[in-house]
Formats: sequence, C-alpha cells, structure tokens
Amino acid sequence: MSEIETRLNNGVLEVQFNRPEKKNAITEQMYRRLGDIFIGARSNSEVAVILITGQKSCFTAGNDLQDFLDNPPVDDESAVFRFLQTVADFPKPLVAAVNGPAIGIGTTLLLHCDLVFSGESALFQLPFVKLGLVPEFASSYLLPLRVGHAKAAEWLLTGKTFDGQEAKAAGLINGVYNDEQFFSAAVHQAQALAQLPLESLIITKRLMKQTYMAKTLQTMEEEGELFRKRLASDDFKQAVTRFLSRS
Ligand SMILES: C/C=C/C(=O)SCCNC(=O)CCNC(=O)[C@H](O)C(C)(C)COP(=O)(O)OP(=O)(O)OC[C@H]1O[C@@H](n2cnc3c(N)ncnc32)[C@H](O)[C@@H]1OP(=O)(O)O
Repeated sequence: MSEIETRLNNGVLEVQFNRPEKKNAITEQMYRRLGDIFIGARSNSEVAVILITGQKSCFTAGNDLQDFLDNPPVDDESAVFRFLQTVADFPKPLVAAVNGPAIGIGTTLLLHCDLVFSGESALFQLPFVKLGLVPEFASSYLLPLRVGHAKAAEWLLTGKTFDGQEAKAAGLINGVYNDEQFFSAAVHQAQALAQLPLESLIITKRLMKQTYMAKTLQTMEEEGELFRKRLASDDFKQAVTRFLSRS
C-alpha cells in the first residue's frame, strides 16, 4: 500500500491520503507524489474529476510537522509548493470527501475544491498562528473572500476548531452527512459530474475562477515566502517540540 492511493473509476480519479497511523500527516515525499498525480490527471483524457479523500476517521492532520523541520521547503519548486500550484490552477472539477481531522492544509485545500462533503465527525482547523506560521494556499485571500472577514479572522487568527455544520453555514463546504454516508454522497456527486461534457465543465470552472485566479497565485507566492521564513523561526520550532513531546 502506498501513502497516497489512487483508483480510477468511470472518469473519477480517487486520490486517498493513506497514512492513518500518523493521521495522514503529509510528508515531502507524499507531496511529490500528489503533484505528479495532479499533473498527470490534467492531460489524461480518462480523468474528468478528481475526488480527494482520506479514511472515515481522518482526512489529514496537515503537513507532517517533523518533516517540516527535517526537509523544509526552500523555494516555489519544493514539493509542497509545487503541489499547491498544481491544485490551485487544476482545470477539471475537484471534489472532496472529508471526515475526522482536516487540519492546516487539510482545510485550506478545500478552498480550491469545487464540491466538498463532510461527515458529522469532521474537525477543521487552521492553526498557522498557533504554530508560529502564516496562512498558505492563498487562504489569507480566499477565506475572507469566501466566508467574510469576521469568520475568517475567527478561524485564522484564533486557530479554533470547527465542525461541518459551522463550515457549511459559513459557505466553506457543500454538505454534511452522517459518518456512514459522506463518502458515498461525494462519490455520487463526482460520478454525476464525470458524466457531463468535460469541455463545458472545464470552461465553466475557468470562468468562475478567472476574476480571482491571478490574485490567488500572487497571494500564494507572497505567503510562500513568508511561510518559509516562519518555518525557520523559534516560534515554530518550539511549537513542534511542544506537539511532539506532548503526552
Ligand atoms: C503547508 C501545510 C501546513 C500545515 O498543514 S500546518 C498544520 C500542521 N498540523 C497540525 O498542527 C496538526 C497536528 N496534529 C494534531 O493536532 C492531532 O494529531 C490531531 C488533532 C490531528 C489528531 O489527534 P489525536 O487523534 O489525538 O492523534 P495523535 O495521537 O495526536 O496523532 C497520532 C499520531 O500521528 C502523529 N501526527 C499527527 N499529526 C501530525 C502532524 N501534523 N505531523 C506529524 N505527526 C503527526 C502523532 O504524532 C501521533 O504519532 P505517534 O503515534 O507516533 O505518537
């Protein structure tokens, strides 16, 4: 089994985080594979839609914190930033099925998905400030745009956790299902999209995003530079030490 599993079914490429013993925390190696998968899917005519998921108990705990210390990204070509880029301008529909923890990039990734369905046990969090970091994936721009400044500040500045109902009420996700149904609901929607004319889907997605795409990419560049600086800060190192030495 790979830490990133893929399955192609009737035009839907399922991409699954599969490192459950570490709550699907994402390493540099996993980002590299994810980047390759997304780049391949762009030009693969058999792929109409990507469905991103984890397990019923966990979407992803975000970036692997130890790996951030061991293999910090140095520039925009680093595996993590290359992955962010491939998702942000991915032309085909992205659907996510989320349950359990969706932390850090586990939440910001959803800002780039077109349809998001969660289970009742989903737990979202943007703990960048608590970790001594700054937002990534253009979340400092896209989140206020999507949910308004008040809610974005609540989530980004305080790092509070929130559930699927709160995420749906704010407009971050499309639907909340019980833990047994969220995945099949997402598969159903992804399969339905995959039956529609692909060219129309691609053009419609591009039209919807065109007014803010340039600003999204510019924000990712600015955030990336600041993020890399903050990874080298004592605040971040102390936060990781606290997390890894908790009992
Ligand atoms: C560019 C992207 C940036 C970001 O994404 S920044 C966000 C970084 N992520 C975090 O700060 C989240 C850290 N993790 C947690 O807060 C908690 O975990 C959870 C709420 C996700 C789950 O808590 P619980 O159910 O109590 O599980 P557990 O015992 O904490 O974790 C099980 C094992 O998974 C490892 N683990 C969890 N998250 C991470 C992570 N993000 N980086 C590295 N390891 C992680 C733990 O250490 C442990 O491992 P062991 O069993 O060997 O002790």
